[in-house]
Amino acid sequence: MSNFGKIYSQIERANPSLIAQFKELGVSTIYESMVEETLMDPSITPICKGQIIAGSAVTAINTPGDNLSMHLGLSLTQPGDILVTAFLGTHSYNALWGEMATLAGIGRKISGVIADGAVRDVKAILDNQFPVWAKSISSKTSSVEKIGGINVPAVCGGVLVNPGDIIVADDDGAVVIPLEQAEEVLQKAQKRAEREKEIKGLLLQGKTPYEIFNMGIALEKNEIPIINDKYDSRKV
Ligand SMILES: O=C([O-])CC(=O)C(=O)O
Ligand SMILES: [Mg+2]
Repeated sequence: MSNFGKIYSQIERANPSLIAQFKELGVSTIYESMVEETLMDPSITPICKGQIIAGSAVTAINTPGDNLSMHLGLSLTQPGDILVTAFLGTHSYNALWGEMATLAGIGRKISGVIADGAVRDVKAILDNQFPVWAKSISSKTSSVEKIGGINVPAVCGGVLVNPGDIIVADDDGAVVIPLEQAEEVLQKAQKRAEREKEIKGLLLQGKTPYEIFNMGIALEKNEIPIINDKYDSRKV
């Protein structure tokens, strides 16, 4: 059964404490703890650097050249949500987000926006330090006539986003945590963050990851010698 043109007003949201705990961890730590590969492709980058957001995905699939789905999706968000907005099929350069949408996003207290497409009014986004991740910047306008789908499964940054999935985004990119895997991923990611906290002191004392993680084993295994001498082109 096709989801094309379907509009669902409700999503299942993760427990706010679960979302808050994900926000304490960086995207790379979460990504390393994933059950499946659900990291968005690196073309999705933040407009404002230095921010981290986490929230439940409200999905809006737009038809090429049109952003009515984004506008309706934004109207269906609740505080803390992340609007995930993408195009059906090929990405077009018609802006999926801009100043008006930013001001409405602030008014609705959403956590941010991930756009698999272009955004515009960048100065207003920067002035407001509103968390927007996007594929490109383009001033090209969009029509507001058609619906691709709201709160149905969407592809954003090359990965599947189901409505209600947890999204975490920072300067490293954006990752999707399927709701049913959230507890397991969180536990693994927190363990990893704890381990990294322990070794940070050692790194600052001058130990390297090569030493701490015993990476020399790879040299031994591959019988690669370290030559205890200087490189000398006359001897080569
Ligand atoms: O027209 C749009 O949908 C995008 C935009 O420029 C705005 O939100 O200000
Ligand atoms: Mg505008």
